[in-house]
Amino acid sequence: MKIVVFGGDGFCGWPTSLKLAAEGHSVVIVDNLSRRAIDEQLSSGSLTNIAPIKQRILSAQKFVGDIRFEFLDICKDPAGLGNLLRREKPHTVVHFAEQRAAPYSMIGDGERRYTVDNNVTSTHNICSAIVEIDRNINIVHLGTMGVYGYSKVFGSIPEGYLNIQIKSTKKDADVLYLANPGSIYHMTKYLDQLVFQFYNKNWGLKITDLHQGIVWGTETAQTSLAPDLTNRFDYDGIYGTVMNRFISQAANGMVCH
Ligand SMILES: O=c1ccn([C@@H]2O[C@H](COP(=O)(O)OP(=O)(O)O[C@H]3O[C@H](CS(=O)(=O)O)[C@@H](O)[C@H](O)[C@H]3O)[C@@H](O)[C@H]2O)c(=O)[nH]1
Repeated sequence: MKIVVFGGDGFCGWPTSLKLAAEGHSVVIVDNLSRRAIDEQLSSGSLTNIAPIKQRILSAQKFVGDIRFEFLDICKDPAGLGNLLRREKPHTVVHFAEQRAAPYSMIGDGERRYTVDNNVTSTHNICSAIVEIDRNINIVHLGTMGVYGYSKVFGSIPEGYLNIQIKSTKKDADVLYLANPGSIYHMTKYLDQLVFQFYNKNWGLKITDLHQGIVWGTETAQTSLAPDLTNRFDYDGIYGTVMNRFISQAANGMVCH
């Protein structure tokens, strides 16, 4: 089937796109390459050598399957997004196209506004376009466990909704598990889920919103097929996840106190 992967040049998007193509799907990666630009802004590139996007795609077509690339900013260009969905007619879109570093989102005013504007508008633009174009397009989105914070007061996190009883009315209700985000980035994922809930309630959009634990690792069966397919590996203090930083420190014989 035809699958559009927004943010398909990123750490999760690239191996996901390759895996989907290896399984025989027709994949269109849509990315504004903002992550590569942030590498330059922070002078903190990937530890692995990641090939320029054109080279990546050529190599993916040669070794893996049907993958194309489209440069598009889904936040700033909703008309372009609409044209893309009309033209490609995807069965499913996978949405990774967000600023995803909690530390980056907390640097200062500019980074806070960029993270909120970019993440919430991008998510909303996708939903709004799908309402107009084809409500059968499935949306799959990756969030983060970080929206929930670390409080144990509300018990374990259920799949789907939390069933509660309202004290004043004694009536039962299904609500989203209570959010307690610890950063601006995590807050945007909470806002995303409200957008999704609304679009599902109002227009019946089919949305799978995953709040998973941190994804880590270096290779998949597809990224190791050729050097140009190598995935990024962030190990800096802003984009490097804790696990990646520990792996890098251990590999360098550094002791953590
Ligand atoms: O408006 C935007 C913002 C970003 N991007 C692109 O989206 C990709 C994001 O990739 P990344 O490497 O910065 O992020 P990644 O680690 O893949 O994060 C993804 O996977 C995370 C799961 S986890 O790793 O945190 O568990 C989710 O939470 C994030 O929201 C989701 O973007 C990049 O290519 C970037 O250029 C766009 O195309 N448009």
